[in-house]
Amino acid sequence: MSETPAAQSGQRPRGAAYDSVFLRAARNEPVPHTPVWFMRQAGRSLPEYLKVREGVPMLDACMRPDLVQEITLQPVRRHKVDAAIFFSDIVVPLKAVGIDVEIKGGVGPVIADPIRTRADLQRLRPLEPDDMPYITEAVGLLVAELGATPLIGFAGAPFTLASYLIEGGPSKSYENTKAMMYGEPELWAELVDRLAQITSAFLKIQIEAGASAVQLFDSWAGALAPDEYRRSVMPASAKVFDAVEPFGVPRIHFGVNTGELLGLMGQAGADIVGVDWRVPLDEAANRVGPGKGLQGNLDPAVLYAPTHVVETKAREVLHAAQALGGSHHIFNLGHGVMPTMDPDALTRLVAFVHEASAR
Ligand SMILES: Cc1c2[nH]c(c1CCC(=O)O)Cc1[nH]c(c(CCC(=O)O)c1C)Cc1[nH]c(c(CCC(=O)O)c1C)Cc1[nH]c(c(CCC(=O)O)c1C)C2
Repeated sequence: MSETPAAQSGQRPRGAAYDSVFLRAARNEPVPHTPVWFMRQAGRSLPEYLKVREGVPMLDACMRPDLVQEITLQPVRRHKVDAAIFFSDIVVPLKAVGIDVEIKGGVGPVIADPIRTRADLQRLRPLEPDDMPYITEAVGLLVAELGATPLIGFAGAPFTLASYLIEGGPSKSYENTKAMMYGEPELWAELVDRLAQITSAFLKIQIEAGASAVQLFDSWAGALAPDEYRRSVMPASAKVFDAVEPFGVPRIHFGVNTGELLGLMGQAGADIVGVDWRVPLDEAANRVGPGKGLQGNLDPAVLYAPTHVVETKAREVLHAAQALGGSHHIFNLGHGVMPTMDPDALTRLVAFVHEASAR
């Protein structure tokens, strides 16, 4: 993929969102309050989402800029979050390179022919800049409409994508994935290398179209021991972070159950490390080390408790984040919004975080 002039010079024009609270916090500049957004803030918890998705398969929706624009904006309008996250899915770039993948309701991504052999690897061609005109168009429309609200682009990390490609769908134990990683390390290395290219290209497409931060989801990396992560996964994820580094946008790295991996996930090249609810943020700061921001980490299930409990728990998160000196924290849940969550509880939480962190 050829470098753009912006990437070559290491500079991007400063968009309208440059001085937003979210991007200032991401750069560790002083902010008037802690910014907040939610992973999976768009989606089935919102009645307006269910309405526009009626009769449209998930991956078809991801390829329609008008729907992507509307769905991405819905939680921004409703909750007044400090950032939008692009509505798409981690498997969209796999579909763009020709993998037969579908998102089944109530299940998740399902791959028709899993990738398990060297011959299968040939089906995973590089992602070219022009493969996703619908993404470029949707990001462009969104950034224009969002104005001073930043748009977070995202992609799946090589390990998490590999787990879907090898298992053929969601998994709890990742046995086929680990069998390849342990038993055929050369084939594994080639697979995650190809995925690093695809993921880097997907992120670059979003950044070049105007996304002003990116999040790499290695949602399932917590299934790995630290040594295995360091040896078999971190090099491919580091390639992705290196590939987008010249654009100068904040890079967030997130996974679930990654308490033992937080230091390595930072070292892979992230500016901000996402933390689930299992490790308090002050302890996470020790594990990640100085110079990086943290994102998180309210247990999503807390949102099912009464408002005063949500507020007490949110205050605990804000308090633990003070170990970072105040600015370098982005409030989020420890994982995604659940489909059965009360959207009003999320709206109240945004207002509460803004108020309780005002300085
Ligand atoms: C960031 C993002 C993702 N998916 C979607 C978004 C859009 C942002 C948003 O909704 O706010 C839409 C997005 N993607 C999907 C949905 C639900 C489908 C629908 O509404 O019909 C939505 C709204 C489908 C999907 N796609 C995936 C799953 C998980 C399956 C499993 O448990 O293994 C599911 C259920 C794969 C996937 N997709 C994603 C991840 C990483 C985030 C995470 O850890 O939650 C993962 C693991 C990322």
